[in-house]
This record gives sequence, structure tokens and C-alpha cells, in this order.
Amino acid sequence: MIQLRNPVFCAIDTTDLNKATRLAARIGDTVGGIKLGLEFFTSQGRRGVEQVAKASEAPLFLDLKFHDIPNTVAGAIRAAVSLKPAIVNVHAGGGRTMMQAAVKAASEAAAEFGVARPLVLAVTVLTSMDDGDLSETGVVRPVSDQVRALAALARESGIDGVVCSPHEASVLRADLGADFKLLCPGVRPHWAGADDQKRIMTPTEAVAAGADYLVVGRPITGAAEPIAAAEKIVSELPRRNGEAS
Ligand SMILES: O=c1ccn([C@@H]2O[C@H](COP(=O)(O)O)[C@@H](O)[C@H]2O)c(=O)[nH]1
Repeated sequence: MIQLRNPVFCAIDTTDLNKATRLAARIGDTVGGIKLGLEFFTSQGRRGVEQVAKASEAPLFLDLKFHDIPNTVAGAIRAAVSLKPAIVNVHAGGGRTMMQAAVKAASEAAAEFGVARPLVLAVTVLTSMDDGDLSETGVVRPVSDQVRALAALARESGIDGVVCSPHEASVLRADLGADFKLLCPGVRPHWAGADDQKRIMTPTEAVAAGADYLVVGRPITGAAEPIAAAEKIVSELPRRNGEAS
């Protein structure tokens, strides 16, 4: 269980350590959490993550989307847990045994390091993909069917929730119940462009569809006034139980 002031995680996608640290320090009081992903981690590594996390009180989503054999993913999750993230993730396409190994490694590492176990989420189909993109990978059923199948497999494997687009949130909520976490990138306020995202909704629509957490990057980080952009997004969302006013 993670406590957030609101459901918005700001994706800080940059290779620049100072920029990431400054933004995390400033935006941590506005958004619910911050997200660091492959671009930042590949350039700045663990030390970079530690510095950014220290600059902000906000919970950290370490979005490294592990996709490898079970033993390798377990080792990577173990290393990630020592950075005290609130959320980590793997690709559901890695399969049942890999997802089970990830959850087990997260529990064991949390106990060993004396930290809270992060939520372990599974990425279903990337929000940058539509039916045509998916079929080019050899998966010929519609994105929505593939997301449902991967989410069901993730839940059976002990995973806490999935990364999906807001388009699939309502059906996954109906399929998998209230406790299964739905984290949605592909979120765009009406005043922002889609960029490379293909399955998008506005923040308000995404929450109404059943998303627990929203990930918003460029509409905030690319704005002339990132804090004002984040405030605008957050202020339009309904307040939910336990969220700060
Ligand atoms: O399916 C997915 C999984 C992860 N992401 C990540 O979320 C952010 C979105 O950034 P925007 O700038 O708001 O598009 C980014 O870090 C992705 O790596 C995703 O978009 N879709």
C-alpha cells in the first residue's frame, strides 16, 4: 500500500542529473510521485537515482521494465529494491515463471534490506502501440484482448497490478477487481499533444475509467512552467479517499 497525495507520477525522462534533481525537488510537493526510467537510469545509474530520490519526499516509481529470464530478473529486482522505490516493474511478456520470480525477489529483498516491499507491476502492451503495431510483432488479436490476457496472467503470477493504457482500465477493473492496481501512462490533458503515444485519454477520463495511478511526462516536463502544468493537471482530478488536499 502506498500513500500518495494524488495519483499523478511525473515521468522525469532526461539524461541530465542536475535537471532531474532540480525538477524532483520542485515538483515533489505537487504530484503524487516521481518516475525515473530507462533514459535516466542508463545515463546516471544507481547514484543518480539516489540523488534524485533524496531531493524529493515523493514516492519513487523505478520504471526499468525488466524483461529477461527469471534468474536475471530476480537479481535485477533485488538490486532495485535496495533503492527503496515504491513501485518497480517487469514485462508481463516475460511469462509466469519470470513474474513469480520477480515478486518473490521483491519480498525477500525487502525483508533483507529492511525496507517496504515495492509494488511489483507488469507492463502489458506499451501505450505507444496500436493494433497494427502489435500485429507486426506476431500478435494478431486486438490490443485490448492481449492486455486482458497478460493482465490475467500477471494476477495469477502474484503481481500487484499492471501498466496499461487508460483505454483498458475499465475492462481490467471489471475483470480483476478493486485491489489489482492499474497504472496508466498514455495520459494527455486536452491542451497537450500525443507525441508518440497512441492509446491516450485525459487525466480525468483515465481516473474515471478506473486508473489508480497516472504517469505524465512531457506535458509537464516540456511545459514552459512545469510546476504550473502539474498543478493544472492535478487540480482537475477528483480527490479520492486518503489523498491530501
Ligand atoms: O506502456 C507504457 C509504459 C511506460 N511508459 C512510460 O511512461 C512515460 C510516459 O511519458 P510521456 O512523456 O507522458 O509520454 C515514459 O517515461 C514511458 O517510458 C509509457 O509511456 N507507456
